Amino acid sequence: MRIPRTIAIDGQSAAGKSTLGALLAAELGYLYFDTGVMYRALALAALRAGIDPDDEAALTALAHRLTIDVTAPTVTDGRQYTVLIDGEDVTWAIRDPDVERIVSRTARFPAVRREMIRQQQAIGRRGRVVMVGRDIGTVVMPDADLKIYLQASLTERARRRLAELRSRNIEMSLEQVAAALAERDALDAHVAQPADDAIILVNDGLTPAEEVAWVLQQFANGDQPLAQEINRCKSTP
Ligand SMILES: Nc1ncnc2c1ncn2[C@@H]1O[C@H](COP(=O)(O)OP(=O)(O)OP(=O)(O)O)[C@@H](O)[C@H]1O
Ligand SMILES: Nc1ccn([C@H]2C[C@H](O)[C@@H](COP(=O)(O)O)O2)c(=O)n1
Repeated sequence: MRIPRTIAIDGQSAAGKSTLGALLAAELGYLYFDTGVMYRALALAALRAGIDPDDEAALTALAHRLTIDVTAPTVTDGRQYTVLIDGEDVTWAIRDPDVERIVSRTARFPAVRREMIRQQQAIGRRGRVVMVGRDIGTVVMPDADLKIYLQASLTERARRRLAELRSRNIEMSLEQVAAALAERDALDAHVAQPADDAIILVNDGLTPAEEVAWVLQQFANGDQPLAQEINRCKSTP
């Protein structure tokens, strides 16, 4: 297999999808796109507008009129990208606990998903993209050249999320974080299933760098050293 032009990474919350996706995209010179950001931005906008997280019609109308931009980082504060809602920087606000609490509810409606998926597919059609989420390999990019389904144990994911929250001065116990992730897993289960042709990567005990090396090896082509293939890929528009 040669270097894929479209890569889908799906998996549960805090499995490490965004980390792996961003590293892979940087390695290949591809666009990195985290679709969870769009659902988080919608949930934040709904909170601010006082929209009921169970009001499908209002959420769908909001999804149609909201302008969500995801750009390269505009501030050096550890962000992987900058997220704008109607021009306002909400990169960190979309990860606040209030958004965490409702995003699975607002993301579950078919009419909301249709609009989100429409926008995501437009990005996927450009190619040279690493797209991250729950349903990328099954719905958004079912023809993706490479599909990875990332898994980690609940305990490991809770440890990772706790460290992430503490780095933002948000204090929670490991038990609270694990319970919130388990609840999120249950709510997301209807969309977060691996594609039949996805490669499953369980990353407990793996560093992000080890994950990247493993993925790159999945598409190493015997007749050319991998580094040559990656350089060719970076120079190919
Ligand atoms: N292989 C790994 N080993 C240890 N920590 C990791 C690993 N991969 C990611 N992390 C850390 O775990 C946390 C969650 O990672 P990341 O945001 O990539 O997960 P995610 O699956 O995209 O989560 P979400 O779906 O909630 O956005 C981050 O703090 C990240 O630095
Ligand atoms: N393609 C996607 C991406 C995300 N979601 C949901 C799942 C979560 O509840 C929420 C936030 O995602 P995260 O940032 O944690 O990856 O959005 C989805 O339904 N489909």
